Amino acid sequence: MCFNVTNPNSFGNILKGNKMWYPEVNHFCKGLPIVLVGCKTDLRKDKVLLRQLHEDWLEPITYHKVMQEVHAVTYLECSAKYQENINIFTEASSAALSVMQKSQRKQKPKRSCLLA
Ligand SMILES: Nc1nc2c(ncn2[C@@H]2O[C@H](COP(=O)(O)OP(=O)(O)OP(=O)(O)O)[C@@H](O)[C@H]2O)c(=O)[nH]1
Repeated sequence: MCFNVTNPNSFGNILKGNKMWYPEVNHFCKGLPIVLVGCKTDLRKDKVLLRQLHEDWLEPITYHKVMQEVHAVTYLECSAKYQENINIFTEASSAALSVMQKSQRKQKPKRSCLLA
């Protein structure tokens, strides 16, 4: 799951998801690794964007706020523009693939139907 650290609506959707669908996903897919990624970290220093946010009494989402408000997730941050920490997407994909492969190995082979 990703959100934009300078977009409070984007973070709001993560908070809603954390309460609404995460318990259900966790119930049906126990052990599914959830990795939360805060994107566009470079924009935390963008003066124009900061001014726009301040006009609406808002500010960028800090690392600390995410850790306080979103529980039970691995949280990482990156900036695609400056290629900072972007290897997290490769790591997240590998984690997801490994869980999928494990669950496929557990599934019984399907019986095929014979027509005579
Ligand atoms: N400054 C900055 N811009 C970025 C970064 N990643 C993507 N963008 C720019 O953000 C714009 C929208 O990018 P998308 O990745 O499509 O983002 P989105 O999820 O559709 O939109 P947001 O909700 O704004 O994040 C494009 O112009 C990208 O070039 C980043 O790390 N830093």
